[in-house]
Formats: sequence, structure tokens, C-alpha cells
Amino acid sequence: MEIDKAIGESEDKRLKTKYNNAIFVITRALSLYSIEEVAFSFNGGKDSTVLLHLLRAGYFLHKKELSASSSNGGLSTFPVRTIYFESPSAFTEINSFTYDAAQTYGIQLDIIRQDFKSGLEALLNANPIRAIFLGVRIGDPTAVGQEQFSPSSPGWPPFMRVNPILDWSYRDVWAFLLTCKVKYCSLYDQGYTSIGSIHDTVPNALLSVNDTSSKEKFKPAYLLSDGRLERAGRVKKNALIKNDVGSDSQKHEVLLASVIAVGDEILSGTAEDQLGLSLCKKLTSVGWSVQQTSVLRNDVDSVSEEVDRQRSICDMVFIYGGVGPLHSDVTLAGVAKAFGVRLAPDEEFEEYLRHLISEHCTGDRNEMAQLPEGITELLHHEKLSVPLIKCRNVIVLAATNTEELEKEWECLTELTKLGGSTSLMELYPSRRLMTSLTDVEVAEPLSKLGLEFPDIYLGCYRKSRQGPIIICLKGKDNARIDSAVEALRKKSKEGVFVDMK
Ligand SMILES: Cc1cc2nc3c(=O)[nH]c(=O)nc-3n(C[C@H](O)[C@H](O)[C@H](O)COP(=O)(O)O)c2cc1C
Ligand SMILES: Nc1ncnc2c1ncn2[C@@H]1O[C@H](COP(=O)(O)OP(=O)(O)OP(=O)(O)O)[C@@H](O)[C@H]1O
Ligand SMILES: [Mg+2]
Repeated sequence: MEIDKAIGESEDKRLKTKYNNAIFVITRALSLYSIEEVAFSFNGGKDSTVLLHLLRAGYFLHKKELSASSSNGGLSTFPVRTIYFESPSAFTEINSFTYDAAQTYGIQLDIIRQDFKSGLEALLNANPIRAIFLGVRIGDPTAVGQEQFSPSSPGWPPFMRVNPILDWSYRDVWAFLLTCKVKYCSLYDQGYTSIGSIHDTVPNALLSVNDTSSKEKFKPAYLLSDGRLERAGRVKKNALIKNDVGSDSQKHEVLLASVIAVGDEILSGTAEDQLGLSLCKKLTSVGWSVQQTSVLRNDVDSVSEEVDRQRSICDMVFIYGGVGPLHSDVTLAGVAKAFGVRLAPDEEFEEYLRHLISEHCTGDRNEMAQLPEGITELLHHEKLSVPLIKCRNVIVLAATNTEELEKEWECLTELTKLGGSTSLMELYPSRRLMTSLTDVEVAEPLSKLGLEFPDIYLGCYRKSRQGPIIICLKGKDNARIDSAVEALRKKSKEGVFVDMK
């Protein structure tokens, strides 16, 4: 059987493991259910193309096992009922690939022209189907909470969803298609990396090639290096941070941040937390208002409770400490729990870790890189060896000292600019004034100024009880701050408010 042979001859150990696991799931399903009781949901996409060939191989191996036959030939027909939900908004390339594949591999295609739910209801009423094979993978929005065998959801007709490639990464999919040299839909060679309908899918901008001619060109899908971004052509992806900022907060100018440190060593006084201070300064310098800093124990529940609280009241939560492979590194588990999702192996992330700890990595394992499922976005920057982890409005920083934080911050700033949210991370200008007026004398002009310039942040502090008061004015542009300073100076005698360097 050509697929089994191609994988057998390949030297890609990881692909072999993935293949064997998927074949195991398929052959178990074929043992549990009769051939009339299973169906394959095929839509011509890359994931279902992988599954098509895995099913062909799995069926062949299953039959071989049953008959102990030594036949090594191919398959001229494919006996698993194959369903395709055809829609007027499908790409013509997808339709023609689906029909061509059906012809090439002897597939009897059941074309369903209803929505998924009604179509499945009718199908299950008319046939004894009990299990349906799907090309769903972890990372797909619909994969959340699914296992390799997952009963259909409440409200759906009852059947078993069988997901043999649930734990495959984008890279695994392409490794398989290219190793087996099988045909796939032509759109993938034109920069499409994940295909929905004609209304919501464009080529992935990350594959765009700079070309002098007027027509934009794209590299093929298998060249996308960060598989996490395979859906970048599916949704309008112009926000890494802005998207997650709640609509309420967009009404007020200042964005709210919360900073959380995780570490028993900080609480016991064994280690000093320098990151919190540095992060607060950085956030303030770009116009954010830090609402709270907290230090937590290395405890899943402490982390989840605090993250849950902060994520609902702040625009963005920054958390650091407790990130890594040690037993005490529970931050990601806490974040997952706060969002009510589980930790799931993330192969794109493992790929990055592999470069760091290659000698400890067997190539088969994928448990080492577990991330909160369905809510994680990896923010990769070429200056970082491991991407930053973003779970909705929680950013998990891996930094353990201020130098590392500096670098992560720089990358985060650049990445969020790339994401189109320039105004959120741009440096906010500020001006500091010093005055020897007393608190009582300064209070009134300052509160009036606050009313006149509601868009300017006014902060006051002193370095010693007897020393001068320092007034900090921060805003979106210099002109506005200068006007505020001028207005303040008009309220008192000349020379009372002195600029500080
Ligand atoms: C064969 C098949 C079975 C499905 N079973 C379920 C299910 O059990 N529960 C569910 O929420 N969605 C199920 N879906 C729907 C998919 O998750 C679907 O892709 C998702 O709802 C997104 O739909 P969209 O194409 O409108 O974005 C199923 C789809 C197919 C093709
Ligand atoms: N219109 C459809 N008809 C039949 N099955 C479908 C349809 N849409 C989705 N599916 C099933 O859901 C699975 C997941 O769909 P998804 O779009 O994530 O993957 P894909 O289409 O195979 O690849 P890609 O991610 O490149 O679009 C498919 O592999 C297929 O099993
Ligand atoms: Mg698709």
C-alpha cells in the first residue's frame, strides 16, 4: 500500500509516530464499528486529504490483519461512506479537487446540500452510521474539549466523532502530504493555508512575496513556518492585543493592566522581584494604567483565581514566574483553569523548545509543551528563542530577569505594532515638573487642571516628606501636554513649576 510504504521509508521519526498513532485510532474504530456504521467527512481541505489517505491505509491494514493476507497492493475502491457538505460558497478549486479525489480513489461521494446538523440528522436517519471520521486538529476552534473519540455534542444527532489527526500539527500535515506525494487542492499552492468559504478566506499574508508586478504573489502553504498562524487568512487578523481589549475599555482612553508575579521564593523573601517594577514602568510609559500588582504562591488555584479576577477587570494581564518544566511551574495550568480549558500538547511550541533542549528530546514526545487549549496564541519574534504566550487577554512572560524582560517587551511592542494596534504600545510622551509649593497650595490648581485636561494623566509624588512635589503629566501627544503645563503655570506665580530632566 503506497501510503504505508512511503511512511515506512521515510526517516522522519516524528511523522512515523504520528502516522502510527492515527492508524491505531482508525483500525480501532474499524474494529469497534462495522464498515456500514462508519462514515468519513471529506471536504477537500488539507486536513481531510491527510485523513483520506490515512483511512485508505488504515482500511488496508485492518483488512490485512483480518485476513492475514500478505497482499501489498493498492486499493482500487474505498468502502467507507464519504460525505461532503457542498455549499454554494465553497471555492470552485475545493469542489473540483473533492470530485477528482473521489474519482481517483474510487470514493462514492454522498453530497449533502443542507447545513451540517440537518444533513447529519437525515444521514443518520437513513443509515446505520454510528461513527464519523473527521480531520479536526488541536488548534481548530472546533477541537476544544475533543478527544480522539468524542461523542457528538448535545443538540447534535448521536454519533461518535473520530479524530485520528487531532494531535497533528500544521507541520505534520505538510510532512505527510509531501512525503506521500499525494495531490492536494491547488489553493494551497497559492498561499491559502486553511480554507473556509469564499467569503471568509484569503491567501495567508505571511506567505506574500514582494514582487514588483502589480499582482500579489504567495508562497505555497507548506512554507508557512509558524503553523499557529495557519488561520491568518481566515479571520481579519489585525489585532494581537487590540482584539482582546474589551469594548468598554475602548471607551476610556487609558488601558488597564494587571501585573502578576508567581513565586514562592518572592513571598519567602529569598528572591527579589525586579520584574514587577520594571513592567509597571514600561506599561506606564506607553500610557497604560497598572491597576494592581500581586505576588502569588506556586499554586494552580491561587493563579487561576487571581487570573480570573484580573482578566475580567483589566484589559490585559501580564503574568510571569512559574513558567517552565518544573513541578512548581504551574502558571500555565493556572491560566488554563482560569479560562476553563485544559492544557493540551502544542507542537508548534514544542518545536521551539526542541531547539533549546534538543538533547533531552526524543522526537516522539509532545507532552512537554502543554498550553491552554483553544485560547493560546504564540507571539513569535525572531529575536526570541521561544515565542511569547498569549491566552486571550493574558500575556505569559517567560523572563526571569530584567534583561530578558527588556527583550520580551521590545518584541511584544514590535509584534503588537505588526498586529495593527500601534497606538496601544507606542511610547506616550510625558513631562515632569517640580514645585516647592505645599500640598495644600498645589491641590487646587492641579484639580482644576485635571478638569480642563481630562485626557492628561496627572500624577504627584514626593521623594521625601520634606522635599519638593513632583508632578508628572502624561498624554498622547506633546502639544497637549505643553498646553496643560502652560495652563498650570498660569494659575500660579512665575517660576513655581520647574521642568525636570
Ligand atoms: C461530520 C460533522 C460532525 C460535526 N459534529 C459536531 C458536533 O458534534 N458538535 C458541534 O458543535 N459541531 C459539530 N460539527 C460542526 C463543526 O464543528 C463545524 O465545523 C463548526 O461548527 C464550524 O462551522 P462553520 O463552518 O459554520 O464555521 C460537525 C461537523 C461535521 C462536518
Ligand atoms: N463541508 C464539509 N463537508 C464535509 N466535511 C467537512 C466539511 N467542513 C469540514 N468538514 C470536516 O471537518 C474537518 C475540519 O475542517 P477544517 O476546515 O478545519 O479542515 P480542512 O478543511 O480539512 O483543512 P483546512 O484547515 O486547510 O481548511 C475536515 O477535515 C472535515 O473532516
Ligand atoms: Mg477547511
